[in-house]
Amino acid sequence: EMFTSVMSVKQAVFAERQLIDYLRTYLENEIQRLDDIKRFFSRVTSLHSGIYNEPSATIANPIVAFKLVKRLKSEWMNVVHSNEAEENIDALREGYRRMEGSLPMLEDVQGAAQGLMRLQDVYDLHVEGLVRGHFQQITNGDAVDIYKPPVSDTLSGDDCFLVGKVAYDLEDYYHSVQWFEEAVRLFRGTEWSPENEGTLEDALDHLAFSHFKTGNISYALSLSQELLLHDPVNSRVHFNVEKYKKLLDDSPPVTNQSLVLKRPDSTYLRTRNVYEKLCQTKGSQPKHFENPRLFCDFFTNGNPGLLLQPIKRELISLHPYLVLFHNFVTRAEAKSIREYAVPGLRRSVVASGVNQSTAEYRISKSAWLKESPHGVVGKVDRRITMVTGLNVQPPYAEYLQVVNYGIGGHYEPHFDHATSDSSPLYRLKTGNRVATFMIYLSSVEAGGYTAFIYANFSVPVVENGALFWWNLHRNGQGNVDTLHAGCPVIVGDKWVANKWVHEYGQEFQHRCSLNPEE
Ligand SMILES: O=C(O)CCC(=O)C(=O)O
Ligand SMILES: [Fe+2]
Repeated sequence: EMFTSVMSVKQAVFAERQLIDYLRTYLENEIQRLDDIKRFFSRVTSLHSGIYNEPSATIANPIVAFKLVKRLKSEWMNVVHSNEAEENIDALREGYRRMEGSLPMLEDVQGAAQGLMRLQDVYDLHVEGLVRGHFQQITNGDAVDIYKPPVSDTLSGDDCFLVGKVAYDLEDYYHSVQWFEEAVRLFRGTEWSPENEGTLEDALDHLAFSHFKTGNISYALSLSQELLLHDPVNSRVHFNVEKYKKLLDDSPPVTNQSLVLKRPDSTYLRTRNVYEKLCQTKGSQPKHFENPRLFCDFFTNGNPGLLLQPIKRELISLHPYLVLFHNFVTRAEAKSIREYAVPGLRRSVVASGVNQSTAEYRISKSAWLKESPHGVVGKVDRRITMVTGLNVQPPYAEYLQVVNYGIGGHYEPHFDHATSDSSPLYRLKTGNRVATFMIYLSSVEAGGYTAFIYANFSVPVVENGALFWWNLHRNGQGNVDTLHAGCPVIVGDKWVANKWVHEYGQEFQHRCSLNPEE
C-alpha cells in the first residue's frame, strides 16, 4: 500500500536505483554476447566473399575443408544453441524477483491513478494540463495554473491509458473517456515501446467502448472504424461496428449537449460541492476585522511554563470554536516525531460499525506513538496540557497519532467523535472524543487544507502550527459544525499528528452544561 503514504513512495526511488543496476549489467552482457556473435558472423561472411569464391580450389585444401566441416558441426551449433541469452535474462529476472518486496503492487498503481483522478475532480483540473505536467483549471475558456511545480514531468500515452484503464475497470466511464482520449492522442504520434502496457489499438478499443457506454454511439462507431484500419480482421470490432450502425439507424444520434458526462456518484454527494470549494479556496470565514470577537494574542494560559515564551494564539472561529496555535512545535521536534513514526506507519483505518477498516475516503498511513526515546512525545503532550488545560494522559486521551498522506491523499468529511454507541472509540471506556488537537508536522506545496464543511471555511497547512477544537457540546452531544476534512494533497508530503482527548478526566476543564448551544 505504497500509494497511501508519500513516505513509502520515496522509498521506491531506492528500489528503482537497484533495478537500474540490474538492467545495466543485463545490457552490458547482452551487448557483449551480440558482439561475440557478430564477430563469428563477420568471420564466416568474409570467408564466403573471400577464399570461398574459388570453391573447387579452396576445398581441395585439407585445412580449409577441415575448418568447414568443423565449423558446421561444432561452431554453428554452439552459436545457435547457446544458453547465454536465457542466462542473461534469468539474471535480470532474478534481480527483479529479489526486489519484489520493495516494489509497488497492482493496488498501488490503481491507488496512484485514483489519486490523480481525485485531484482532477476536487480541484477541477484539466486532464490535458495534467498530461503536460500542469495543474490547471479552465476559467472562462483559459487554462489557469493553480500551482506551478518547480519540477514537473509529463504523462505518456501509456500513462494515460493506464489511468483510463483503472477507471474503466471500475465502470467509471466519465473518467475513462477523458484519459483514453489523451492516450489515443498521444499514441497516435509515437512509436510503440517495449515497456508499454497498451497500444493505439487497445486505447481506441477502450475509448470506443467507453463512448458507447456513455451514449455517444456515433463517436464509438468512428473510433471502431479507425481501429479496423489497424486491425482489419478483428471480428469483435466488426461486430461492434455493425451493432453501432444499427443502433444509429434505429434512433438518431444524440446531440453533444445532451451528452455532458456526469461524475460518478460518491457517498458524500450532499456536502461534495462545499467540500471541493473549500479545498480550492479558504471559504467565507469572517476576517478578524469583520468579527471583533476573533483575535490574535500571545497566550500563557496563566501557566509558568509559558510565561517566558508565550504561544501565538489565533482564534479562527467561534462556531465551532477553533484555535490555531502558531509554532506549537519546533521544526526539529516535528522532524523527530515524523522520523520516530516511520517504522510504525500502517494504512489508516476508519470506524466501521464496531470495528475499524480501510476506506477510499481516507488515504494515508498512520502510527500511534507512545513515548519516544528522546522524550519529544512527552514534551508535546505536556505542551498540549499547558495550552488547553486538558488531561492528555492515557486513557483520558489517545496516544499521539501521526499521519502521512499518500498520492492525492485525503480524508473526506468526517467527525472525529463517535456518532454511534457501538463505535470502537468507546473501547477506552473514557467517553467520547471531546476535543481534537491536531499538529501540522510539515508544510505542503499545494492542496491539503483542513476544511470545515458546515462552518464554511478552510485552514491551509501551517507548518508547525496546531489546530484545537471541541468536538462535543458541553451537554455531551456531538457538534455537527465540526464536520471537517483533510483535502487531497496536490503536491507535497503532508504530515499531521492528532491528539484526541476524551470526556473523562476533563470534568474541571470542560464543564458540563445543559445548554445545547454551548
Ligand atoms: O489532515 C487534515 O487536515 C485533517 C485530518 C483529520 O481530520 C483527521 O486525521 O482526523
Ligand atoms: Fe478529523
